[in-house]
Amino acid sequence: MAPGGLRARPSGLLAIFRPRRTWELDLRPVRAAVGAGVALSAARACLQWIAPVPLKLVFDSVLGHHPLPGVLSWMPTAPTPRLLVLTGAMVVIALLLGLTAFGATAFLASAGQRVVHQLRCRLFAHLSAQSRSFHQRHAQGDLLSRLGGDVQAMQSVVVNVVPVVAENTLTIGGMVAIMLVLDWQFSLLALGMLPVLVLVVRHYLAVIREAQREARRAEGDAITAAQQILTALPVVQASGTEELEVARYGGLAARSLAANRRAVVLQSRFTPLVAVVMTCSTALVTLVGAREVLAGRLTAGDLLLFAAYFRAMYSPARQLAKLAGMLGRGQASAERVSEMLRIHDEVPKPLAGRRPPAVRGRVTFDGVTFAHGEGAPVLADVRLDVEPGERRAFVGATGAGKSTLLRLVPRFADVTTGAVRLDGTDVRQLDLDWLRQQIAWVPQDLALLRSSLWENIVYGSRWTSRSDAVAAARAAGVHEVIAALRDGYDTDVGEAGGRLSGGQRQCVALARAMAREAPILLLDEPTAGLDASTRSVVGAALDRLSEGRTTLLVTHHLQAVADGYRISVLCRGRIIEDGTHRELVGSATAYRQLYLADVAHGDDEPRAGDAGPAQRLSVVGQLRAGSGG
Ligand SMILES: Nc1ncnc2c1ncn2[C@@H]1O[C@H](COP(=O)(O)OP(=O)(O)OP(=O)(O)O)[C@@H](O)[C@H]1O
Repeated sequence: MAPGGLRARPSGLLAIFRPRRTWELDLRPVRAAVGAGVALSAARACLQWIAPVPLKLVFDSVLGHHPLPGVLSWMPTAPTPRLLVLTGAMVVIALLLGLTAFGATAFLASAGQRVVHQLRCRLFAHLSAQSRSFHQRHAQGDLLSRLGGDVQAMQSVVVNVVPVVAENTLTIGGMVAIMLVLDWQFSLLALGMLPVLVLVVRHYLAVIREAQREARRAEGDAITAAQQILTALPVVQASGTEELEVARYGGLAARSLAANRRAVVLQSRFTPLVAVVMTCSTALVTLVGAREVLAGRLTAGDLLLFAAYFRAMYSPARQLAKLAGMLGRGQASAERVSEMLRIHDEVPKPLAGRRPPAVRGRVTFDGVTFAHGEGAPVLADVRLDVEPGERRAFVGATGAGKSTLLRLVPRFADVTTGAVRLDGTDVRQLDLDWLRQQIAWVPQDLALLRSSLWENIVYGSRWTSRSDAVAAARAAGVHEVIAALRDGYDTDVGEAGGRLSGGQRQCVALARAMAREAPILLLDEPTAGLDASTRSVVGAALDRLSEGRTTLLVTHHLQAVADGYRISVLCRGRIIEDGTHRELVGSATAYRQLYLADVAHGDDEPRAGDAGPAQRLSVVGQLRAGSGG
């Protein structure tokens, strides 16, 4: 997945100083908490600056004989009371340091959690808004791993690393300034190793991030494979390829393990390296500083102050070294989340989409051509008017473009050229939510939500109660099928409705379509794969459901639409024949062939002289009569 079009990202430490741009974090809702956290961090920085001063004064003006600075002339002159004041100050400063540390961390960490939580919700909303073609291109497992593991990794950084950085930036800045004022030459020497440290930190953060990037990619691939294997488990088990799939998953998981181990090895090299650089610096400061004290150019207290500042300055580097793995993983994850957020493959919503007060239900395909991306057209110049309340069936060979044509009506995809119109208005000018409210969609195999059966029936409708669901099922004529289930309407349908049979799922889909009370009905092979008796129940339900509604039905079962439907025959994306069964079966070549093939291979036993349209009509009629619809 190439991060095409992503703008260049700042690398290393810079990346966490520019969280809004790089990490897609919106800090506006947490301005107050961030402000409080930064203010407390600033207070803590000031306290850090003065924390070593009492000890310096003890050395210089209690143990030694240097006079106190003018601002401290109020202090007792006797050594013991002065010592008490100075040690008391040490304790008070330590307490205040603790309090400000607690406050700053609490504010910044909770702001971080909230911001990342919002990012997670935004990412989910973004993914939900993407078109079907986006979801066909991206593996679900990979998307889930971005939504779960990657956002979690970002949260760890924002909660653990950002407060450390925020707190120490001010501390270091102030300390460098104070050191330079006290003795700039010595300060430059003491800080001489700082660039080396920055280079080491940058280098290691970059390589650790690269290793983490690979680890996150491998984890995404492993989750994708697991999800695909579990989804297709019946096929895998039936094919006896479990071991093969387990090995495939193991290989991907091992790739993730190897990348993670590489990151850990890098991390474990990095921490001691930082310690070595720091020890060298400390040795240098002690060496030069002690010589300065001996030469009388610095007091012992000054050296102590320098040493304390020096230690305080290097502590963020030490902490970051410890957090480098987390930071690298967070950065790699932020890139993956950002990559998703920058893809915009949503069905475009008009700014002020129209919401007509009433719908008649005329659906017009006005010179519709459609191609998937840059591919060859799947539909070519389709022209068709479906009158309000009309029943229209689309038939044709596999891959002719029937389902695609249906999908253009609720704008699951948009036409390449031409227009789909509802009551004369281009569907792209209508409010998208309003448009979809006008349509009940019954796909071939509806994936149900994991909840009770009745909740699935009222899902997406204006009805909310169990009794509403029962009423809808009764109206659709599928109540008996549902009531016959052991738990009836309270049946837990299982993952994607997997605990129901195909026919039962289809009955739920039809009851749901009934509950939606939409004027337009789109049915994509609603009777495919059903046995003759279930098909008759579903067929009867379809008759009730399509009563008074504009109905567009895709089917391979031509006998079921011979009565009551106008029929369009699609071939390679074009409507080649159009009319009623009676009109077509006598004259139209393609339809006649399809019809005869259906009769010959259908579930219904072919009868002598079956090719006659009148006879077939009566067979369909008998079928329906038998269903009691
Ligand atoms: N996401 C996609 N990307 C590229 N091509 C696609 C995509 N989805 C479908 N197609 C192609 O579009 C063509 C029309 O598919 P469609 O599902 O509309 O056919 P159909 O007539 O409904 O077939 P069937 O009767 O088998 O369901 C097919 O050739 C199919 O391979």
